Amino acid sequence: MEERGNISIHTENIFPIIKKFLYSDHEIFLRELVSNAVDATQKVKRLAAVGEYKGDLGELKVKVAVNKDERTITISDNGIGMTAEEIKKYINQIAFSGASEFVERFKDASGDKDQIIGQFGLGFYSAFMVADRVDIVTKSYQEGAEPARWTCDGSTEFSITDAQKEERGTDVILHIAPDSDEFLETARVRNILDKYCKFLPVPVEFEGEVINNPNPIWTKQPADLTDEDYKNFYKELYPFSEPPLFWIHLNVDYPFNLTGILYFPKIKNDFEIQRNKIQLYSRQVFITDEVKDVVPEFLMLLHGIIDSPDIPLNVSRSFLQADSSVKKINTYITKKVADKLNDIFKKDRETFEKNWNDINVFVKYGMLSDDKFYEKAKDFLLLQNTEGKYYTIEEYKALVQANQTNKSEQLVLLYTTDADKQHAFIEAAQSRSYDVLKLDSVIDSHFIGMLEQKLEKTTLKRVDSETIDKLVERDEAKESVLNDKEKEDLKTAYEQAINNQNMHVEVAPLSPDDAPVVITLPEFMRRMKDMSRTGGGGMMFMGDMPDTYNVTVNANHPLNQRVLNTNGDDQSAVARQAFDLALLSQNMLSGAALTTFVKRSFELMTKE
Ligand SMILES: Nc1ncnc2c1ncn2[C@@H]1O[C@H](COP(=O)(O)OP(=O)(O)OP(=O)(O)O)[C@@H](O)[C@H]1O
Repeated sequence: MEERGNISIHTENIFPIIKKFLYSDHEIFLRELVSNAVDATQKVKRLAAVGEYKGDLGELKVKVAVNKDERTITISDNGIGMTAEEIKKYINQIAFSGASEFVERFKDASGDKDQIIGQFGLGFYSAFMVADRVDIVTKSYQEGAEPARWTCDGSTEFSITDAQKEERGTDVILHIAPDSDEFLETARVRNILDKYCKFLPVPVEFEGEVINNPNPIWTKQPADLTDEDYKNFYKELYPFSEPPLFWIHLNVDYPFNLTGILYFPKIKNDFEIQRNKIQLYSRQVFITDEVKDVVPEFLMLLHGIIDSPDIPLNVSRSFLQADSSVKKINTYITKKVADKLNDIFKKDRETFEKNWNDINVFVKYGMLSDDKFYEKAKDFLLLQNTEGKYYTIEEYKALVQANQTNKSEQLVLLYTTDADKQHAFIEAAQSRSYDVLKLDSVIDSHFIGMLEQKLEKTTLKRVDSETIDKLVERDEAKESVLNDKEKEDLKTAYEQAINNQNMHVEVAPLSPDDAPVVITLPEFMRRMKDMSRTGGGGMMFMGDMPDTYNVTVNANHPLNQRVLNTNGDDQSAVARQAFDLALLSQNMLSGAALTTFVKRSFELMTKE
């Protein structure tokens, strides 16, 4: 038998167009052909299961072989095979019409062209991206079927002839084109197989070795798996990472089909947050590690695998975002993650607290970016105070309510971003039995703003943003031992001694036990500057402004009596000394200022 024919498609010579389109992603031909081979073996298995195929199934597998001398790559399977008629139907019509449809749809697309490439399975036709001739030698599973050979050089002409083939199945032989020599290198082929075929459900053999794990754990039932299984799989995926904190096994059939495992990685530091660590599969075929539109943004910090045949891969990004199953998948994953965290929190709070440092960024990020997640997470979000104790929001409110409600009925939550630097202020707060929270991760400046918005009648203040009396303002007015004239003199004395426009001096009656001079950076100013630094809120110009501090001089401190009672240089030296000590307690004194301070200290000590 020899038959020649023309493949009826609308566009003549689609090959050069496709080749151009898929320029950067030629390697996917192997994914497509190996997937077809896997499909063929699964089909014959199904036929056997329903009694349609009565022969011996044998050991179902796919083989990939490179012959450098003959310049071929052969993909063989012992699957369902094809008759000559089926070749005409499936290859000539379906495969080629799929390819021409692709060209029709995307030849004018400009913007998102690159994004669809690599995700769009061109199927069998993708072979012509690397081959200038393709042969198919195949024998159908059907009893008495004659083997057939199909040959085509990528043009619209093909030929079908008789062939020799004993075993059921299909060999696809690619005659590699001169510009695709790289695919004749076994290392390159192994690499591609490793990337796309690692978890295909049927053994794939290359150079005498099975290169895949056909039964990855996400396809199994959670009840059949141990913690070790999950940890080992993580190691298989990310050989160089530290063990994960915990994981979630995703498994849903309706209204969409999705399986997978998401891991919470151990984050070493805030700067090492890694994205693109979730791999997207479709029926165990690797598709991409760009899951941006499938997984909510904040969950991109997780690692692992999602396998869903319901994610449309042949559409553009913007379409994907609007796709209803993608939206449902998003919601489902968010809910599962929140439920899992809640579960650990409820069942094992100790573990939850132990891991809080690693997961807090991720939980806060989620709360900031997704209202639904916020609603769930607000019950297990933990706040840590300077003593290292953890509280939920409700627990914390109950703890501080009595002592930290101000005269306008606002609950004031105090926090520190650096317990070491702000030690003097923390100590002052503790002396009033105030509690201080530690909010020191990169995300906390945004998180603080969100808490204020969500929690009613609640303000957050950094512990060094005001003098202790003003942090939680009460009605009781403090008596000052100085009269107005003395206060004015004291203010002038300090202003002259400090001599810096960015230091706003003010005299206030604090307790005699409080420090004589306190330097604070107002909460509002600091937040504006933080925002401009992180690029939000249109406050860019503020980033360049110098910090403006409030210098509060304690009218009731005995040292300030002494400042008032001295004159000239002596007065200036004592005031400056008190101011420098305030700077020093906040780690703000350095360089020449520090040297001057040390010299002055010795002089003052010598004088006494
Ligand atoms: N190794 C094979 N064994 C048996 N049939 C095959 C084989 N490869 C391809 N086919 C047949 O050719 C058809 C067309 O293949 P092609 O890869 O172009 O499209 P597809 O697999 O249907 O879809 P996709 O675009 O997702 O790959 C297949 O549906 C299948 O019937």
